[in-house]
Amino acid sequence: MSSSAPLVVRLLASSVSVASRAGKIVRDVMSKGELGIVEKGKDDYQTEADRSAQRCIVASLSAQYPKVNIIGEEDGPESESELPSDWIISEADKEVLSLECPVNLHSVKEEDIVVWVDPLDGTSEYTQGFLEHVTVLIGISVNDKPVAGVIHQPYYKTMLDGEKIMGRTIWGLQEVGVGGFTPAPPPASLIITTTRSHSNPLVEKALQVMNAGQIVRVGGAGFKVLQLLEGKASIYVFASSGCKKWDTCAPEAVLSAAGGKLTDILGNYYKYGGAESRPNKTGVLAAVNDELHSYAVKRIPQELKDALSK
Ligand SMILES: Nc1ncnc2c1ncn2[C@@H]1O[C@H](COP(=O)(O)O)[C@@H](O)[C@H]1OP(=O)(O)O
Ligand SMILES: [Mg+2]
Ligand SMILES: [Mg+2]
Ligand SMILES: [Mg+2]
Repeated sequence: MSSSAPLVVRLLASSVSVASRAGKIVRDVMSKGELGIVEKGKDDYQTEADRSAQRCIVASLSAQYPKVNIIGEEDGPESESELPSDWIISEADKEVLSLECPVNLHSVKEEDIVVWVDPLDGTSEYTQGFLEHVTVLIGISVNDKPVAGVIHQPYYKTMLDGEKIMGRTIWGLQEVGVGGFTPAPPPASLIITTTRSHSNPLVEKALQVMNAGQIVRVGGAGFKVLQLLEGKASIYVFASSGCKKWDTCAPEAVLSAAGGKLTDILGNYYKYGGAESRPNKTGVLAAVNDELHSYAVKRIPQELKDALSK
């Protein structure tokens, strides 16, 4: 692909195109019905869709951006088999390519970028048939900070001229905003979104103290941030260490481009450099705006913050 657009914009445009291809792989594995489930740890699974979608994304991006550090969730022994040629995507989304790059990102070089790939976020939900919770996440960080990201929903349905179209891709770019859908205003009352498959007593304690009118339990970090952007919830709380950098990089980039904020439950930003530890040890706290975010940070009791920081 040749384009005169600055690197971050080109990489985002390529990520939009490849996320959509990876989403098709996720659907194809499910339609075939051979999920090839591997248990990586407690409540921690990987399927053929996770493995194949990651190979598609990493091979496509590293072919075009060889010096970018790409870190995927499903790293393991490289598969011997060759990649199908139609898994290597070199297209780049035209709308994204035409975006104005923020001035501070103009001269970013490949060596300055770390891309965090979650080829399938919401694997538990995928294996249990909650397919609309599944997303493909590609987060682009520069100097530790998520500056751009893609959240693709393989199972989002749209009707166009009587025909069903599967999949939708939402992107965010610092200072530019979000695309692929129109964000909705937050709900009138306090609605919290949280995990449906990785709860524990600390997670529940953090929910109790929020004094929310409703709790929406859905899978995946990507889908929960979409709940915020779609006006279905206003705060996302997960007081546990299960999420990793690939779960939050793209969601944080998209949410912050829309005016929201994602941190740990102490209110501190995570860093996304390649040498950072993978687990988000001190949990996740995200909100549609700064005001609701600080409300939530203040509500979390100190002993809960201490318990996660240990
Ligand atoms: N205990 C855990 N072990 C492994 N992954 C976890 C754990 N908790 C959360 N995650 C990851 O964070 C995402 C959001 O968590 P939750 O849905 O529980 O709120 C999960 O979909 C999963 O990502 P993935 O599905 O990509 O492995
Ligand atoms: Mg996983
Ligand atoms: Mg994930
Ligand atoms: Mg995953």
